[in-house]
Amino acid sequence: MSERGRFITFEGIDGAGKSTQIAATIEWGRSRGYEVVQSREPGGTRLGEKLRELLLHEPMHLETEALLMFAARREHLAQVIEPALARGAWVVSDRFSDATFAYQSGGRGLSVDKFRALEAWVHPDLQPDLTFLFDLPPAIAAQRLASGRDNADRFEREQCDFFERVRNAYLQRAEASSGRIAVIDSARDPQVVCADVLQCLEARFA
Ligand SMILES: Nc1ncnc2c1ncn2[C@@H]1O[C@H](COP(=O)(O)OP(=O)(O)O)[C@@H](O)[C@H]1O
Ligand SMILES: Cc1cn([C@H]2C[C@H](O)[C@@H](COP(=O)(O)OP(=O)(O)O)O2)c(=O)[nH]c1=O
Repeated sequence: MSERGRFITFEGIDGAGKSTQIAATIEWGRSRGYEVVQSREPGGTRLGEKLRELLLHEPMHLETEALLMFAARREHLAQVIEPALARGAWVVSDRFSDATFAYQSGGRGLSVDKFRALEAWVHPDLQPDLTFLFDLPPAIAAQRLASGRDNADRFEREQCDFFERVRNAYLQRAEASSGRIAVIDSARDPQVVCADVLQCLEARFA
């Protein structure tokens, strides 16, 4: 039986630079001969992508939003993450449960206990092996996103104070799980940020 693969997740407020850095991580894994599966949340499966469309654009109750995030995640785990890890592949996901703690608890203000219960239900024995948290002030992230704001989704339309709360919730979670979550200062040049990411991968997995 092949060794279990690694599960790496990317987190941060909208515009933090996750997408820019994911490609380098995938290249790093493939250059070492691993099968690397790229995925995202909400999404990653046929059903998950349909739920993503609703989550990003359809008005809904805050608890419906939270439950649909975990429903999409359940499907993602069953169809993509768990089979890939079991066959020895690496999974690189643009967001996972830390995003729900940050956005739906930190940002929206729902009780963190609800998410602990959902996490214990949906993935009691699985956490990412490594999570990159791209951290930067919301005002800078907003500037970076400014050019593409014409058809902003339900989250991108939120104001700076919402993203401050999301950022703080992410940082609190990183403090509580410092062995798993690497906080990367994302306010620097992309090449400098990328060097940090690669150094972290080398230190953890080489
Ligand atoms: N370190 C950086 N410095 C300046 N601009 C950046 C940096 N990283 C990403 N960007 C730009 O900011 C925007 C948002 O980056 P992106 O990677 O799409 O963020 P995310 O996926 O976290 O929402 C893009 O236009 C991208 O080119
Ligand atoms: C996974 C997840 C995402 N989200 C939000 C964060 C983002 O605003 C949005 C979509 O994430 P993302 O794919 O990072 O957006 P983009 O590609 O436009 O940068 O969903 C939550 O609120 N909770 C969650 O659990």
